Amino acid sequence: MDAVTEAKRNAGYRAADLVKDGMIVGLGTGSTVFFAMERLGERIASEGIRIFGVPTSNQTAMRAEEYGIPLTTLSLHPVLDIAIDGADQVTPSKQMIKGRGAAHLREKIVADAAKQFVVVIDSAKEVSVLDAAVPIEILPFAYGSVCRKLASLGGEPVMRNGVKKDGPVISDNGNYIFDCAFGKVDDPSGLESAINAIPGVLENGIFAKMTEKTLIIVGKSA
Ligand SMILES: O=C[C@H](O)[C@H](O)[C@H](O)COP(=O)(O)O
Repeated sequence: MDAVTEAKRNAGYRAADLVKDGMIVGLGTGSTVFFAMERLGERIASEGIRIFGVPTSNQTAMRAEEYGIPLTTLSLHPVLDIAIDGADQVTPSKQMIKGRGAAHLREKIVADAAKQFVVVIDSAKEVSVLDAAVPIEILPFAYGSVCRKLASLGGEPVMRNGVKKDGPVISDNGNYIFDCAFGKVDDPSGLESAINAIPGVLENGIFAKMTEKTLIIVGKSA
């Protein structure tokens, strides 16, 4: 296992060890949180902890089945004890960009519903200022007018295309994903609000409004 993968596993396992018997757990999407889920599966089998997960993507729901993590829904459990997720960039003030895997719409809903938001990363994700392109989920009907407004905010929206599929990536919710570069983001919370105020935007990947309940775990490699 290479050093980055080892760091991701270390972060994921440490997050999974924060979960207590009886908790309802938001399950994020991505390679780092899958290590947390692997460990949760082990703890269910070895310690007999009884937990339920709320998945943020179809891929996470499938992984949960594989690891033996029982699932529930946000309708049955609108308040979660903890949510565990990865991120693409994280600042020292715990603001972040997410959405490399196009799951940020459900990820933000689940994180918002959780009492504690635990973010698992390797040190390559730590930055002083956010500057990655911001993933934005857009209703297909509205993408033309949304892109015009994103440009007026200073962004450069680029449609995310499939890898083994021609044309746009379609999210788990049936929408388009655009990656929108804004350069250095000096006011993440303001930009998060401004993007979401455009009619037709479902959600963007800046997470800047839940820093108080956020715990960042940076994984270590041996
Ligand atoms: O949509 C995907 C998510 O926001 C992921 O949590 C994020 O991209 C981090 O993924 P990974 O842990 O694979 O780097």
